[in-house]
Amino acid sequence: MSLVTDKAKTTVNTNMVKEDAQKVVYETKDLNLWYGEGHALKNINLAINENEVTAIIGPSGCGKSTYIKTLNRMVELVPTVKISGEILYRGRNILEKSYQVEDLRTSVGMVFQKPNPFPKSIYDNIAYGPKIHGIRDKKILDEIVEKSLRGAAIWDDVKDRLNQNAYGLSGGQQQRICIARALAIEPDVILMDEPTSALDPISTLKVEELVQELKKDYSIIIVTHNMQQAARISDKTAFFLNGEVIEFAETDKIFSNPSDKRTEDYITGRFG
Ligand SMILES: Nc1ncnc2c1ncn2[C@@H]1O[C@H](COP(=O)(O)OP(=O)(O)OP(=O)(O)O)[C@@H](O)[C@H]1O
Repeated sequence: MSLVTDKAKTTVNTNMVKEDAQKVVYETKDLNLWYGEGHALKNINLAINENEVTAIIGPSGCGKSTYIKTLNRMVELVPTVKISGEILYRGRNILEKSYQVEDLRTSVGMVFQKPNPFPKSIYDNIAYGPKIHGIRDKKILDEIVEKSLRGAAIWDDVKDRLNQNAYGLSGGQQQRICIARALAIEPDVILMDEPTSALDPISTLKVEELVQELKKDYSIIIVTHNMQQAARISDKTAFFLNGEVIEFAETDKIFSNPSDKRTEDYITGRFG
């Protein structure tokens, strides 16, 4: 089955980026979202490719977090939320009633703004997800823990203290534990909501390098306030403003030759 949709092959509106061969992992079509009366997302049309880093940028309150939380349906936890449109994940509309949210959660991992390890050992933080999915064999769990910690570039820091509480690690290390925890379920996509905003510059750099490394195996969507970060690590960038996507393009283009004056004003610091 080809996962490349017709929409992905041709530019159909200003929010779509022309693609030839790359597979689309997520496609949002005319996505609207309201918190009560508040219209937080307006006609979002975006196609997100696999094995790329897609950055979501824009001023505070423009809908970045809301958008990323629609992709794993976490936003539904807010009781006043109403959604219309479609979110196709690997070609299936995840907003359909028949779509099991549990299936989505096994394919889509999420890393949050503040590192949020469980108050458990480093080992148990990583083994938690696989155990929930029924893996009990200690040898297999050991392998998953090592592979995930290596994948998150934190193995060497923690291999001699796997039984210590994850709270004893630095903020940057904790965030990499959270990334390892996301990797342990072998996701297809990793959503990151400002994953470095609570980190110091060195830890930020490590997480940025890691994101670049991870895109070989995963598709990554990252919300960031930090435009330099988006420019450094992403392949595509979507600029959100007041709940709309103003421009979605190759990151180089967004930062060197944006099509929309509002994008230019934002990236040059004239507002936001
Ligand atoms: N749980 C909620 N209930 C009601 N309104 C909400 C809720 N969460 C977000 N909003 C509103 O939706 C809009 C978009 O918020 P969102 O958090 O998605 O923006 P953001 O771009 O991620 O902002 P920031 O960069 O400050 O995190 C804002 O007007 C916000 O006040």
